[in-house]
Amino acid sequence: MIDTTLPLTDVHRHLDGNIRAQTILDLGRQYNLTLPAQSLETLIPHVQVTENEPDLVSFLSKLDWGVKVLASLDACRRVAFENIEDAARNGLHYVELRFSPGYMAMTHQLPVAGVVEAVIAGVREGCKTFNVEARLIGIMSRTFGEEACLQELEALLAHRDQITAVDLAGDELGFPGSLFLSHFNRARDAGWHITVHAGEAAGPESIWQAIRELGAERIGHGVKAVEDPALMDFLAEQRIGIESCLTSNIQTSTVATLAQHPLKTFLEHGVMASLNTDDPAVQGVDIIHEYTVAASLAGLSQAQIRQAQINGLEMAFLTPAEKQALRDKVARG
Ligand SMILES: O=c1[nH]cnc2c1ncn2[C@@H]1O[C@H](CO)[C@@H](O)[C@H]1O
Ligand SMILES: [Zn+2]
Repeated sequence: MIDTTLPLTDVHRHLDGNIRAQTILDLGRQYNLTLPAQSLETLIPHVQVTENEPDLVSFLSKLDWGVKVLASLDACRRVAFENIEDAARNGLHYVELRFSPGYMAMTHQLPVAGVVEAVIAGVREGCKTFNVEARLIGIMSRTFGEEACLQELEALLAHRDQITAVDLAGDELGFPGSLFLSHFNRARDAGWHITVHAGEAAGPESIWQAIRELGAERIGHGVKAVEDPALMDFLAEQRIGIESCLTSNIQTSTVATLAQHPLKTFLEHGVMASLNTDDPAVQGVDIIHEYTVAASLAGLSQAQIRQAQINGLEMAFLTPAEKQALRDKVARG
């Protein structure tokens, strides 16, 4: 259950993994694009995971239609705005939306910095309209290599004050974190927070690498940490936040069943782990499902679910005063 007296957060949510199927249809029509299906019902299997995928890379291909319809900067602004509307509808008080500007720009060769600007504009407008608090995390999509990531970094740096953190996402096995040392040196110099997808497809060494070499303060997924007792102790002692995404981990075949998911073990071990969605529209779930269905199937007690909710705000890339302001706002009702 969600504790309605506490802020509800989602700190691991891909804006470009949360493009509504209806919007894909609308944009396809608006820009005269050929889609794999013409109705919502027949489009769903192309843009949503309907049964678990064999691995991460197969799962990730389900995000492709969402970005293929981004034929203009206005389309980017629209999906950013709708992301905040979706967050508000799900009762989220605070979201950290992450997006890969190069991935969004790729199909229609949009200017990458222009995409960053359009996302910022859509999110800002959404926050005003729907009374949601949001921060933006820039993603470098490792799947497209070091050079493409450098382009994303430059585009994000052009709007550095509106970006809170950077992340590395995509094909973790094919493109290890060691390829991106210089990217993260520059990101840290820019004063950004750092979170990295690690220990999802690769093992605990990938998490150590993200922390020690890339400067990660938080880890996306981090499921494989459970295989390394020294790492578990380190995560707990250093208060490195683990952004858990239960349903996502099942759909990518990272974890076989929710009952085997390590989130419960993380919480028992005092690791600061939280519940998040990942790619809600692609997964066909939202944060309410993660709290009310997935968390109990993963064996979390009511107290652990509440702890995960507290951790979500605790690990947020906000100042202590900003966190307190959110707690006060929600407590006032
Ligand atoms: O669960 C995930 N693991 C790793 N990378 C992901 C996941 N979901 C989305 N992306 C990646 O994030 C970028 C878009 O925001 C894309 O690179 C997409 O492949
Ligand atoms: Zn993710």
